[in-house]
Amino acid sequence: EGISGSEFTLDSIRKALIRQEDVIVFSLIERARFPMNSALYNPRLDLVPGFSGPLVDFIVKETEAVQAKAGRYVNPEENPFFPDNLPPSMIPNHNYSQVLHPGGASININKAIWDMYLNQLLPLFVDAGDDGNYASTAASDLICLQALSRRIHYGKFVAEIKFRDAPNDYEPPIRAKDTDVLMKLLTDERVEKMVKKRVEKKADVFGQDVNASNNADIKRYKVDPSVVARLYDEWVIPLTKLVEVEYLIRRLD
Ligand SMILES: C=C(O[C@@H]1C=C(C(=O)O)C=C[C@H]1O)C(=O)O
Repeated sequence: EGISGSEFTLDSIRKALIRQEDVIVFSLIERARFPMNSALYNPRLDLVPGFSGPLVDFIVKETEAVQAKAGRYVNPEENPFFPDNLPPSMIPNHNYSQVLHPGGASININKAIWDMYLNQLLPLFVDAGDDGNYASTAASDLICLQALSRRIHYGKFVAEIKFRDAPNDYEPPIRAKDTDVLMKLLTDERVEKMVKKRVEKKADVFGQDVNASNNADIKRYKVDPSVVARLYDEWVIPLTKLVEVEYLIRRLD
């Protein structure tokens, strides 16, 4: 994974997206070990003295602060969920290859990803209930959120390579700020179909209970494969394409 100048092709970017599917499926499987634990997300409980907001906000903010100090957000592939007041990196800067247009740095749709994950996706694949393991559950949520965020914001790299491969096609709708035409240009329905099929299959393979005996005729999934297909169909692919459009519209600034 990671983007280096010589490896920057649509093919290599798509390979990175395929690899990230594994991370997303496994992170959901890990989160499914815990029940809903809704107290974690309750904005009125004030579980941490001196911090107002849900416990999950506290854990994610503090974790992001540590990771920011260690240079996480210097990487153009990473976007924080709480970008305000993040501490600067304290370590010597790694020289990330700067393939993106500078305007791309300002695109961060993590608020939409956060809302989708907590309000729509979580209830689809975790059991109801409360086992009190809030810190572990939140750590698990953050792994899911970061994996989804990285995948969706990869749309910046996808858009950059599509622009470079066909600048004459993209320049007129960019200048006209025609987002509908841009959306049509960047869409590849054949690829989308394959992505959805593949992630459903991955959830099937990675998430089934493995039995030593070979008469396991009833399949029990840790995360329902149809939920993963729906996650991609309704949210991951549309949000990736939204990032692509947002990136392209700024590409000639
Ligand atoms: C990411 C791409 O752009 C679009 C989004 C896709 C996705 O999110 O999986 C797939 C195909 C395209 O419609 C791509 O072309 O690979």
